[in-house]
Amino acid sequence: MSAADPRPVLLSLRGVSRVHGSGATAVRALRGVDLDVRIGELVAIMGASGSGKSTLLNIAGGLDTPTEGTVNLGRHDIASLDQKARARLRRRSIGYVFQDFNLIPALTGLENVSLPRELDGVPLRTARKEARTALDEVGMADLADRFPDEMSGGQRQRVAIARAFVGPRRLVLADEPTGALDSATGEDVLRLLRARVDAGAGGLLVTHEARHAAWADRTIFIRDGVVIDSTGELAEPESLLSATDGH
Ligand SMILES: Nc1ncnc2c1ncn2[C@@H]1O[C@H](COP(=O)(O)OP(=O)(O)OP(=O)(O)O)[C@@H](O)[C@H]1O
Repeated sequence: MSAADPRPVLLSLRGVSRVHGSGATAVRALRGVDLDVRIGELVAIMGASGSGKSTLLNIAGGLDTPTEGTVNLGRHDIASLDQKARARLRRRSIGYVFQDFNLIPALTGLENVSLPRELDGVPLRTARKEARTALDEVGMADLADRFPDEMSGGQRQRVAIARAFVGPRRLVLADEPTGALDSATGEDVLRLLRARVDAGAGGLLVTHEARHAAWADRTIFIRDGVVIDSTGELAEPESLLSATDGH
């Protein structure tokens, strides 16, 4: 992404490092990561198992905090917020889509999507209205009253995407969101993700598949906790997906 890109920066990581554990067993999962995600931008993250992708996503989403460095979401410095304020910011601004959907089985599709807004104190009627709009956007309005176990995998993932985008959320973090889906359904999910980002959000997509990364504006490769921005051409991207040299 060139410095001249006029789109506002939504998420900004500067000098982010994360050490898991301490002493002899300490693992440096991230080392000095700088990353910007702009409004309207979907950035794919690729790298071998254990390279630090999930740690990066968790830190970007305020689920984990860096050992060093800063994480800004809009005008908020996420790491400097106390736990309560961080949880509120997460609920209001950040949507997650996981490989295993993480829907609550005892709630209908509509209730699953509405819940985060209700937890945020939005009146029930408004929350349900927002949930219907979000379900409609992913083509799930007709199945809103079904429970997750009455839906196919692809339908469940659509509900999970609606939940990730309900209300005013601006950042979506997707960790292998197509992992449990067949390839056509997986492409549908990525198309929805792309459409929502284009409509004014920012996104990070962890994926192992280059054809999924092709939905993103750019792909960053991570190896042993170090990000290699691939804005320039990478000669051998495949080599970056093979084994890391461990820790
Ligand atoms: N809570 C933790 N405690 C100790 N080490 C951890 C913890 N979480 C992650 N690690 C280590 O940090 C490194 C990065 O892990 P991370 O889960 O971020 O990698 P990843 O690229 O997402 O891997 P995968 O593709 O297998 O999910 C690994 O060496 C991992 O073992």
